[in-house]
Amino acid sequence: MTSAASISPLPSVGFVGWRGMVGSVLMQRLQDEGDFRLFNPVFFSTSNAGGPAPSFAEGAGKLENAYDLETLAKLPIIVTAQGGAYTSEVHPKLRDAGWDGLWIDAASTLRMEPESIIVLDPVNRGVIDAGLARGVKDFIGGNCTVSCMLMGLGGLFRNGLVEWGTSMTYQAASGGGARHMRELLNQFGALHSSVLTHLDDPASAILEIDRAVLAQQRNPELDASQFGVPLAGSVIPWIDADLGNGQSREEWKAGAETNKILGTGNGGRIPFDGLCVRIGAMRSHSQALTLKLTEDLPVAEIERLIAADNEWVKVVPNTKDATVTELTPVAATGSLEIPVGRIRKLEMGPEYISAFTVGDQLLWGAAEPLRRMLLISTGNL
Ligand SMILES: NC(=O)C1=CN([C@@H]2O[C@H](COP(=O)(O)OP(=O)(O)OC[C@H]3O[C@@H](n4cnc5c(N)ncnc54)[C@H](OP(=O)(O)O)[C@@H]3O)[C@@H](O)[C@H]2O)C=CC1
Ligand SMILES: N[C@@H](CC(=O)OP(=O)(O)O)C(=O)O
Repeated sequence: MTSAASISPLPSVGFVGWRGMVGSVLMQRLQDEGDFRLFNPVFFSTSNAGGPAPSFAEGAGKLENAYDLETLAKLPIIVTAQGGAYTSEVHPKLRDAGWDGLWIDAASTLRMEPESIIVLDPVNRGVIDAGLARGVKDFIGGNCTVSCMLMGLGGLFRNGLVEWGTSMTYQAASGGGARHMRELLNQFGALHSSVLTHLDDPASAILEIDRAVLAQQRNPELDASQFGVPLAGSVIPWIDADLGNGQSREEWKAGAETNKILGTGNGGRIPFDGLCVRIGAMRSHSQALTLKLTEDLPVAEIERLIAADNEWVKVVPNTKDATVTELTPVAATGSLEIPVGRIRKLEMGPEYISAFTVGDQLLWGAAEPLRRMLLISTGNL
């Protein structure tokens, strides 16, 4: 049996939040890549301490109590996808008690702390390595939209070619969590059921179908408890908290986190802002970008720089056929590939370009940067 106290040449790694949506994707990636051979996993639970640890990690024993500071403090590395409330409750207590292990976290709570690093190693490996060397202990996954955008457009940002940018997002239901995904599907189902007989009759009037759908969307009985308003057949142009200045917290993160990941510092800050919109996709976020470049580059050179930045980005030719088949949430979901397309010069001038990118927000948007940070911190990447 492996427990926090057992002796082994491999580092022990505590996993909290492993059965949630982000945690499950992380566990799947660790299994797919055979990473569990690299450390001794110790699984924690906030709800089932003493229960059996997951069967995919051989001999992992029983679940430890995720609030037991003594057990947590024995571990050199803790990876959590449990959520911000857990981080706020446990992280300060562990640090106050003198724990100096590595904390790798999916939640946004610690992202903008001066002593934390937002991890996205294909983009900021240098920042991560320098942080490890100077003793930084908190490594936090970035906002899903920001991480997916930088994985796609890193080639322009990292070459100092972006003067400013704006993103208009199309964010999937999964960004809200598992219950939001279920609610979206139930809403689609309720809308469909309300017009089933009309749909079966090819002669039925489309405006009558439309009226019935709208009546169902406005029906107070339609379950919209997660999103607050219907999402199926609609969009919600506000994500996360209202900052009171007209901006949503999700929109604020775009500028704040992009610059922190890139390590632009005060002098080199890249203005980055836009509108964040929830749409009825399942788990891949899309975004339309307008970038003002620092110079007038040919489109072919822009595409080359984007494609050369990392092994996951894929430039999609700016044609109708390629776009509709390769540049959608349906095409991107379940893959680490980040397609980027619709790259063209805009009428505003030769330095203004458009781009559209899509990414699985549970992979590069959440689990994958954490998995890779765990490998980096254990000397395996
Ligand atoms: N959702 C997203 O797209 C993204 C989320 N994040 C961050 O990751 C963190 C976790 O998010 P997410 O994975 O969506 O959270 P979930 O709600 O899916 O899971 C969080 C915890 O809820 C508990 N839980 C209770 N009931 C269930 C159930 N039926 N099935 C599974 N788990 C259950 C589990 O804890 P226990 O086992 O202890 O009971 C689990 O670890 C948040 O901080 C979020 O901000 C970051 C990027 C993207
Ligand atoms: N806010 C994101 C999901 C998320 O969890 O983001 P963050 O990790 O920044 O709180 C969305 O709704 O799509």
